[in-house]
Amino acid sequence: MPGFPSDAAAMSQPPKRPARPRPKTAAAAAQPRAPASKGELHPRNRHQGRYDFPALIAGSPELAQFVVINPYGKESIDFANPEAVKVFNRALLKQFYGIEHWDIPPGYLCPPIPGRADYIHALADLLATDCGGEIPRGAQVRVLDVGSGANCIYPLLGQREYGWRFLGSEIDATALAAARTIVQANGLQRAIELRQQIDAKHIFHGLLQAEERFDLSLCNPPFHSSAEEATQGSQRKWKNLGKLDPKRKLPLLNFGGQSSELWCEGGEIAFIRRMITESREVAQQVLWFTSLVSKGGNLEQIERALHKSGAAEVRTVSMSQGQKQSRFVAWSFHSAEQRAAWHQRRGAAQD
Ligand SMILES: C[S@@+](CC[C@H](N)C(=O)[O-])C[C@H]1O[C@@H](n2cnc3c(N)ncnc32)[C@H](O)[C@@H]1O
Repeated sequence: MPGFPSDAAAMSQPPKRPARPRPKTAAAAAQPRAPASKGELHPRNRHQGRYDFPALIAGSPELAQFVVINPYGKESIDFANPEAVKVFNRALLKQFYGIEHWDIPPGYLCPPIPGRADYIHALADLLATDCGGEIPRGAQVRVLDVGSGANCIYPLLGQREYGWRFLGSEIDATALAAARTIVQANGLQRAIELRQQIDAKHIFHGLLQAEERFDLSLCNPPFHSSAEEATQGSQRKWKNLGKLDPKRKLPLLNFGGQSSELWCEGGEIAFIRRMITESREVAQQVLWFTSLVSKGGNLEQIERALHKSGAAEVRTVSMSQGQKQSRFVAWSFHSAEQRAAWHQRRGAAQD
């Protein structure tokens, strides 16, 4: 949803370069110091450094009304304002990815683009490990996005960065309709297909046709275990954000229409465990299964489940976007030789 706090918190930090020494002027001394960045974006991520607001506004004039000067004296937007975050995302997608039309219904998850792009680039690296270091590109590479949301962000970024063809699954009919509108408005119907998962208890089961093959599956799972936990977690994050500016008003939170985006019974552990179990059913149809794990503390249990699953290979990949540390797990039921052969077959079919 727009300005979802954890996403917004991440969004307010990642584009910053590591803190540079400040000139010792009186004005500089009066300004709070920007927090030092803990990590860097992926080297191919287009969002290195600070956002260039004049350039963004030149491409998307509607952004101008939302630009504010933050407590560090820099141009920014109010990440507590859902409309501002939405318009900002629209401007980024237009400037960096040539996405001309992008909108989400009120209350739906508004993704921090740099962090989402990092997962896509790290996935490209994962595929490259089976292809002698070369990233497989083009529409022959097929990717499944589990829970593509109303924003359709991963298919948009993956298609624009690497030309991959996507199938996005979704249980929420409103989200699905919004994502379809984005795809159609940008003329991406051949590159991005969206399909409803009718049974919310299932992930792959009942979704795929027997003849379909995917090089990758990716997922940003609903991570809370109840609507209350989602609300509390969000309020805590907003309060932390609020520390930057005590006068900032916190947004009203309403999980009514889109709660499935943020929580599911058992939280992300249950969701990912179900994904692992069901992945065995479609083990021969998907080369690499992957999922983000939002809570580092959940990793041990998830890795244990993966090692029991019979997967031929299990990996955990760390990513960091500014202050935010994230990670994904990846597993494959194919050996390294089988994966290399899979890519060779696809390459031969392409020639
Ligand atoms: C955290 S949101 C991620 C949305 C988007 N991919 C993003 O990263 O911004 C999780 C999404 O998964 C969807 N979802 C939940 N259970 C699902 C299931 N069993 N199959 C497919 N999608 C599901 C939710 O409706 C929601 O849109």
